[in-house]
Amino acid sequence: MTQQSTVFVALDYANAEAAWPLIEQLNPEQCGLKVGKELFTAAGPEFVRELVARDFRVFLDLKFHDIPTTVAKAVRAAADLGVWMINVHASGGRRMLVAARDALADYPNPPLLIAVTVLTSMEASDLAEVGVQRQPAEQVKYLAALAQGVGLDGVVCSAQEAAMIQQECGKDFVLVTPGIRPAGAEQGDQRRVMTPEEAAKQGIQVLVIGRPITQADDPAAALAAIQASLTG
Ligand SMILES: O=c1ccn([C@@H]2O[C@H](COP(=O)(O)O)[C@@H](O)[C@H]2O)c(=O)[nH]1
Repeated sequence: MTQQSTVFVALDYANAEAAWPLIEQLNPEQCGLKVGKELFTAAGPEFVRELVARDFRVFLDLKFHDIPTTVAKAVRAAADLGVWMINVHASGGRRMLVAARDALADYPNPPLLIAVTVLTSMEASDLAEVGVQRQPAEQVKYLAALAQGVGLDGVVCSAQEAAMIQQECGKDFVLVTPGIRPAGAEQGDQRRVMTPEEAAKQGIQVLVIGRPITQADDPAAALAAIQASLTG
């Protein structure tokens, strides 16, 4: 059976005050919230704790990428906030991924630990410029195998790679896909994109959607329309 997709709204706002009007209109049973670098840097851990206290599943998207010891400590600090999911960059390497995994070993209810493969804003020419000659899909497959081998729960990739990763890693491996764009929406800096309807048909567990919601005239209505399209 195809898994149901949950929309996580990327709260890419400058500060908590800017984010609250949308959050106040959301139901924690219907969507999750993603807090990324901009909002976390501005609003801090207290803001995240408040979202958790309101029963939202929070994806703390800080994409840790550092030496193993530093990442392990950051992972524990993030887990202590009670969030539902955290992430690290797979390209930090095996020892970093193992350190991140081991950092959560003694948590009774650890957050999901996910590895970023190839950012959805990147295409082949971007990879080549940083010395990676593989096509994005090949590099995603390579890094997903590394992450799964280490025992992580899933990966961030684009929806375009979902079917391939499901085949390689199985359907229980959690896929988190940004780069979701309703038909006609601006692509912006994203390069590997897919519509919410197509992504949901593939049984992707987490659809991350930011600007098509947050920059709409009525963000709550934009989210509702996207969610209706997933089941339609
Ligand atoms: O590969 C990645 C990893 C993370 N993101 C994050 O997702 C959202 C996408 O926002 P949109 O406005 O829908 O483009 C954003 O917070 C990114 O930091 C990603 O896009 N790609």
